[in-house]
Amino acid sequence: MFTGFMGVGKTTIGNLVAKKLYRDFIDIDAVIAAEYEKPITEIFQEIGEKAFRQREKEIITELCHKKLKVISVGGGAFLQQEVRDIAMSSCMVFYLDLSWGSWKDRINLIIDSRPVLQGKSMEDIEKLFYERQKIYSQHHSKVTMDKQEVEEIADHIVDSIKLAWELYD
Ligand SMILES: Nc1ncnc2c1ncn2[C@@H]1O[C@H](COP(=O)(O)OP(=O)(O)O)[C@@H](O)[C@H]1O
Ligand SMILES: O=C(O)C1=C[C@@H](OP(=O)(O)O)[C@@H](O)[C@H](O)C1
Ligand SMILES: [Mg+2]
Repeated sequence: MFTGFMGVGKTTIGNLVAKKLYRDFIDIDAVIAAEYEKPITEIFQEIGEKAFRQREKEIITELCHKKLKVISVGGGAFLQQEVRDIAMSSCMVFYLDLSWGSWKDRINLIIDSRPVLQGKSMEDIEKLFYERQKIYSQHHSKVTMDKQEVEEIADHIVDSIKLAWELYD
């Protein structure tokens, strides 16, 4: 499972790692968007963040137990203690970490599709970025995303998963 702040690349890396391991990829946001037949921004407007978090938790709880899947959660999923607990006990949790300096250059790529960021100043977003770091402290492996291409990062993660499988054999 991949966790970390919005825009760090969880969906991109999760998809790539799943392909490299010949496993199915599940993006929790995509599951929710498919269920409501709407993008996440509209779901937030319609049902509000609280109801979104509830559904997010239910779906993660249901899908976390499925074996042989690669899962990316939204960056707010780990706000919920129950999600952190279930993820840590059922999955191998990778925390994708990116510095604020690199992250802020990516804002234009994501602002339109991330309701949590909309209407906030860069100072507010920076504050949220640092506040959120503590929720990602529960993980099994931390991957630093700065100065690396996605292919390189995905290969590194695939190698560490294969090594963990060998160790558990
Ligand atoms: N390592 C990277 N370098 C540059 N851009 C990236 C990288 N990883 C992801 N992106 C881009 O950043 C945006 C957010 O990526 P995404 O995978 O959706 O992040 P998340 O799921 O963590 O929110 C996308 O436009 C994606 O193409
Ligand atoms: O951090 C958050 O609160 C959110 C992150 C988003 O996912 P990504 O982390 O994939 O952008 C998405 O779940 C929603 O917009 C809320
Ligand atoms: Mg994502």
